[in-house]
Amino acid sequence: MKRVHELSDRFQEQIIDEHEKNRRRRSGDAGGRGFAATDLVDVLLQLAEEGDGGQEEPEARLTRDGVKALIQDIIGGGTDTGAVIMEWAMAQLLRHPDAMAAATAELDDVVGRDRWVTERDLPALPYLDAVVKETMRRHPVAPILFPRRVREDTVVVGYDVPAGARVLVNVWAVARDPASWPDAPDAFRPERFLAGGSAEGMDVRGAHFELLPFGSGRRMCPAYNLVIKEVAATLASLLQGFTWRLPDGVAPEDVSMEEFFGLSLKLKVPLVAVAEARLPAHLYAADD
Ligand code: HEM
Repeated sequence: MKRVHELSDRFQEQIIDEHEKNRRRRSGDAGGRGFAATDLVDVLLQLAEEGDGGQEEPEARLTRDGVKALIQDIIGGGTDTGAVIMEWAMAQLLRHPDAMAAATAELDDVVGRDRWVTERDLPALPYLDAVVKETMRRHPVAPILFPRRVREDTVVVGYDVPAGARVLVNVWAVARDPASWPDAPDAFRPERFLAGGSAEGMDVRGAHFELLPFGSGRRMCPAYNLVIKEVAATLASLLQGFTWRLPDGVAPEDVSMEEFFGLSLKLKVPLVAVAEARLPAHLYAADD
């Protein structure tokens, strides 16, 4: 653990050094007229420098260690979460050919096959949105939210919770609780989120406590807006661009849904699928 920490610390120092060098060079090029931040690390370093002016409370000041902690948070939070949720979505769609067909048909109707789907098409793709929500419900990447400490004695649904208690919220269990999800909570049914479905209007942005894949409140995932679009846009491209099938001899019900709980909740057995192009060949040519 100590060695991993040293390695990651060295990596973060290197990122900060590179940015500082670039900063000095670019502000020199601008003849001292200031420096335009081009990425998040630039912004954090700028905030740390401004904090040095001494106007802020010492504990609110961003230090070099604080910048490193934020970089670590973003790398930690953003590294495999998107890939994990994509793998769950594809596994569920391959297990449920009707859902795969419905999502693909929606893409064909709304976008067609003469161009790639883009982020701008997403609001017109309710079934795809429902697939993303249903995947996040069944497979929350972080099944237990970050621990909370209770600030004052309180009572929650008849249970006394004393001040100072550490509370863990199991969003995995909440999202399968038959009391909130009467319509087959263990089944993969994107339709429940569509107009007229039992979960119509329910969202994943922390306002509906039955479904909290990004947590809720001040410590909820700061990247949720980015992630929802990223997952939907990537899934849309995969479904529009390719026909997916399981390897020969593998039936939908053979796809293992066994979970592995490490830093995130992943598929225990990696998904293997076969892709065949379904759009005109020129659309796959790389843009220069
Ligand atoms: C499928 C994708 C993702 C899911 C499901 C997810 C989910 C979560 C959850 C449940 C939390 C804890 C919230 C709480 O306890 O209330 C969290 C925290 C966090 N996430 Fe994400 N996340 C995802 C992707 C990302 C990405 C891409 C980034 C960064 C680019 C990110 C950055 C963070 C950070 C920095 C925190 C800590 C926030 C804090 O402590 O205040 N996450 N995320």
